[in-house]
Amino acid sequence: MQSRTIYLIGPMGAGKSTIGRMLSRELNLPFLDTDQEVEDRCGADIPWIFDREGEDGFRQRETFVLESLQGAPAQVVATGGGIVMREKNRRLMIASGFVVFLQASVATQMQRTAKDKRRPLLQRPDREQVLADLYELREPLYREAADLVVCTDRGSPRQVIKEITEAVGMG
Ligand SMILES: Nc1ncnc2c1ncn2[C@@H]1O[C@H](COP(=O)(O)OP(=O)(O)OP(=O)(O)O)[C@@H](O)[C@H]1O
Ligand SMILES: O=C(O)C1=C[C@@H](O)[C@@H](O)[C@H](O)C1
Ligand SMILES: [Mg+2]
Repeated sequence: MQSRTIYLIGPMGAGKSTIGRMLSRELNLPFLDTDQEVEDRCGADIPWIFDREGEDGFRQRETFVLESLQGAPAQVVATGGGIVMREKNRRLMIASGFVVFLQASVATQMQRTAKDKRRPLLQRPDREQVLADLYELREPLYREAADLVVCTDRGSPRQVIKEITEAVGMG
């Protein structure tokens, strides 16, 4: 039985939500997506929260979710792409689980977020530049928090899951 929570971090389109849900089934653990949890608790969607409360308000809500997970039974947690921006969030994840950085190139992120209407930071014509700038800023923070780094550019979600389960000794 996997005894520690597994946190998936990484940029938009890395596959945190997709792989997280599949991994939770594989390990027979509950699944939580912080983006979904923030929306459920607030009763509004992410674009609405960004609009009314700004990115800061959204980040505060992410922190509340992570705080409430401390001490909870092991689960698989998919996070939002910017969760590492707060040092407190990085500390909360490192202290309470095994952190996996799902890596994806900007080209991959572009492909996987192409039709997206729900990610407020990408609703601009210079989407590629935004993704590149965010990645440059955030990559050191993903690495700082990570116990394991898995590249998702090639290979199926299944292969990514295999790498993770092997690393946590469940493969
Ligand atoms: N390893 C993969 N190979 C191919 N497609 C993938 C892979 N992982 C995810 N995808 C696809 O990429 C898209 C985005 O994935 P997903 O929503 O899981 O990303 P995310 O990391 O949760 O992003 P966000 O940070 O915005 O929540 C989905 O359509 C998903 O099917
Ligand atoms: O990269 C980001 O900052 C974000 C990623 C998404 O998962 C959401 O958390 C939100 O759209 C912000
Ligand atoms: Mg997601």
